Amino acid sequence: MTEAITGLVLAGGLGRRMGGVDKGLQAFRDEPMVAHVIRRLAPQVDALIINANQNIERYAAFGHPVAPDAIAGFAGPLAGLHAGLSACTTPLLVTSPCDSPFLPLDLVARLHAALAREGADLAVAITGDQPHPVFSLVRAQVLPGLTEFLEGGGRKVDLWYSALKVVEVPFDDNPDAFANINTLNELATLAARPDAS
Ligand SMILES: Nc1nc2c(ncn2[C@@H]2O[C@H](COP(=O)(O)OP(=O)(O)OP(=O)(O)O)[C@@H](O)[C@H]2O)c(=O)[nH]1
Ligand SMILES: [Mg+2]
Repeated sequence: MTEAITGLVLAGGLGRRMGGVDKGLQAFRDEPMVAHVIRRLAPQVDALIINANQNIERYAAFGHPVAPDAIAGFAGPLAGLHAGLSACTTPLLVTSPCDSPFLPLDLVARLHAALAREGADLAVAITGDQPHPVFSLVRAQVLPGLTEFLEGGGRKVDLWYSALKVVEVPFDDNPDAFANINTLNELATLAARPDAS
């Protein structure tokens, strides 16, 4: 039997570049951005969790458990991963940010194949030489190490990776899938992009 995988939608940030809005709930082509992410990620996983720190009830209305950060102070995406792993009951967890509405439909299959092949702790998507650490598949057993790292004041993903066996998984055939929306301008431009599906 293959190992079960939980999907974690990272929606716990402050959205400062968008003017301090809750990015996941911003409308993109008539739907909140997070709805696009859920629609593309849910079929790839066995369970879903949403990490959010504001508007918890609005996120809960999507029908999945909502896990707020346990590490205080908006400590970044790793705090979201920590919250997700703490709530996760499967041996594997895969993350996607709430603001990438075109995430690959084969994201999980490709990350999982590489993780299994390499016996890695974490598989991360890359395009060109750019890693996308918010698109990662991790073994749930990394949680104690991550907790220790965060409690010791660690915040940088690269530094945390140095303690893990990491495999990078190229998606150079589909780089547009990782388009990430940080500003209202990007929200409008990408919504109107004719090639984006
Ligand atoms: N749980 C949690 N998630 C975060 C935090 N900061 C960022 N994220 C998430 O990490 C992903 C990438 O972050 P950014 O694109 O920088 O989003 P952001 O921090 O909300 O936006 P900016 O304030 O403009 O940087 C997004 O999915 C965010 O929701 C945080 O402090 N806690
Ligand atoms: Mg940020």
